[in-house]
Amino acid sequence: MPHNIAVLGSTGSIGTQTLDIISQFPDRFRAVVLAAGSNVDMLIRQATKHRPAIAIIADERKYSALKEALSPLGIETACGEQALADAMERPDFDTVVTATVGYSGLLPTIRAIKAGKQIALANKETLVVAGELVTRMLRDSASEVIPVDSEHSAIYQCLKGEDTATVKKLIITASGGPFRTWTREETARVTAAQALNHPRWHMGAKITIDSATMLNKAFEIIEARWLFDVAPEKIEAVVHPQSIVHSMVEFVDGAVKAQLGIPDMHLPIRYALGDASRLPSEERPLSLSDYTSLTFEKPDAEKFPCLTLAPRALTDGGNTACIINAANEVAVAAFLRGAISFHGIYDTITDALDRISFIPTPTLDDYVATHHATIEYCKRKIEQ
Ligand SMILES: NC(=O)C1=CN([C@@H]2O[C@H](COP(=O)(O)OP(=O)(O)OC[C@H]3O[C@@H](n4cnc5c(N)ncnc54)[C@H](OP(=O)(O)O)[C@@H]3O)[C@@H](O)[C@H]2O)C=CC1
Ligand SMILES: CC(=O)[C@@H](O)[C@H](O)COP(=O)(O)O
Ligand SMILES: [Mn+2]
Repeated sequence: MPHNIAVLGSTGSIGTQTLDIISQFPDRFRAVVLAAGSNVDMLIRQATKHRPAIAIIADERKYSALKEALSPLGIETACGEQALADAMERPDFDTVVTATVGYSGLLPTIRAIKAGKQIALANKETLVVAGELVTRMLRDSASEVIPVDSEHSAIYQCLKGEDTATVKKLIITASGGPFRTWTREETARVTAAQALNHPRWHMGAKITIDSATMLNKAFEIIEARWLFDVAPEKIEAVVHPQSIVHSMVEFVDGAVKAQLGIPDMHLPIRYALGDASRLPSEERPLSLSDYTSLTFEKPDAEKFPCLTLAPRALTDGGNTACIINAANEVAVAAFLRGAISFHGIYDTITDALDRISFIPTPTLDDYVATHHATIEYCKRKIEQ
């Protein structure tokens, strides 16, 4: 029996690579739910090829095109963010790949947890926004999360078979992004095109900008804190420009385990879809002799102040990281359209942290309200 899978964000970077894996193992995997934001043409092509039970488009303006194309094929269609979240309760799939971008991943993931689905988690923002709540819900659910984010997949692989009480430190590697060797003064004037030019990974625009500011690494520290239930002071980032060592775990006896591989997301996606098992790969293998050196350096929080937002979010707790995420979503979109500078991204986030009310023990409704209040505040501020 194939493993039935829902792919949320099927038209994106992780979503399309997930469908590659599903195509490579037709006896093992079947795409039952495909969901996208607004790229209706690609969603129609994907549904025509994969024949899911249902295809969902969040953008309601694109619904008639979707329905017209897929109804003759007997494929159910739906639209809107509510329909996408409701689909998480369908009984015809067991695993969901959460590959939408930003806050949009939170509510469908919560519904999937309530429905006891297996979760291949790419959408790190789910744990950034509401990590404490989501991990609490996971404890009372049949759901299990297998990380897709490359660093967290590496740590998950290193921890397999280990006693978590023996973990001394999680060491998350960072490429350093396109501006690793630039001065703070030089990064003041960077363009969106320069920031989108990631040296190692081909990813969606939002995470690529997060890598350039290194907020991606701050998010990954927060993600690791909740995924692995490790105290924040035991999680550190190290810059490794080659992106071959995907992360490491140091144990109390001094041993350090690492997972290595070429920078290609097919591996962590395949590992998560296969329930943490080793399925054969079609990518080129890692050949260490191709690399004259693998280097490591300390991250520079003066050059990349977004790195300071991880300790701030984890020390202050409550809705702090939710505010950071929402402000960043507005700021990244504004930077991409040329409305603010690269440094303006960090400034937008810290301004929102000063202005939006702190809630020490937020409920789900509080997170939702914080997200929308921050989005509104930052949009107004940038438009002024
Ligand atoms: N790309 C990578 O290598 C990695 C990504 N991640 C994480 O994975 C997630 C996805 O990243 P990535 O694939 O790069 O992003 P992309 O921008 O490439 O893709 C985003 C996907 O989400 C869909 N989408 C956007 N908004 C909504 C919405 N409101 N409702 C439903 N679907 C929506 C898009 O649809 P459409 O295009 O049709 O509008 C698209 O399918 C992010 O959280 C990112 O941090 C983590 C590690 C690595
Ligand atoms: C592929 C992946 O997991 C990304 O999150 C990647 O880590 C981004 O690169 P940075 O290390 O530059 O943030
Ligand atoms: Mn990552």
